[in-house]
Amino acid sequence: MMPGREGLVAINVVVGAAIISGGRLLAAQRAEPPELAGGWEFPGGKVDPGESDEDALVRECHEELGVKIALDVRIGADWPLSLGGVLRVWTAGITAGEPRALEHLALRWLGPDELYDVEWLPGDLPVVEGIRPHLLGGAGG
Ligand SMILES: Nc1nc2c([nH]c(=O)n2[C@H]2C[C@H](O)[C@@H](COP(=O)(O)OP(=O)(O)OP(=O)(O)O)O2)c(=O)[nH]1
Repeated sequence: MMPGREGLVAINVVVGAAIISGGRLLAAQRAEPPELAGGWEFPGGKVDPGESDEDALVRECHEELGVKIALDVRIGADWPLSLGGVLRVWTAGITAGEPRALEHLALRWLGPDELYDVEWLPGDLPVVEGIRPHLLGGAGG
């Protein structure tokens, strides 16, 4: 190990997109692993080594949903995940395509009164409230 680097710990960064269209938020239901399957999340995933958070999020949304997105604003800072690591979330709009559940069990568009109608992964719950102000008049809204 390089001198002086002993205290550094690599943080596992997961990025998530709060995709908004027509005043509604896109939620995606996880298919795996078994302990998370059925829970709802923001489309996204782990940032690859050497990749920026933003590039990772655009890449993941293309892989998972088949859409192109443009990021808008960051919601909060680093949201801690119980499994370790942090979740970083941006609002986003769709610039091309129609979302399909290519890797998820299902997709749902949630209006302002439906934000808690799905069972969010525990780490996502505090983030959801921060998205509400962006639903009306926000990205793609
Ligand atoms: N994508 C996403 N993952 C979340 C959210 N909330 C949350 O706790 N997670 C957790 C679930 C997973 O443990 C981890 C993300 O892993 P992932 O499996 O989606 O990452 P990935 O697409 O890069 O897949 P892999 O390379 O590990 O197979 O973060 C969320 O809103 N979106």
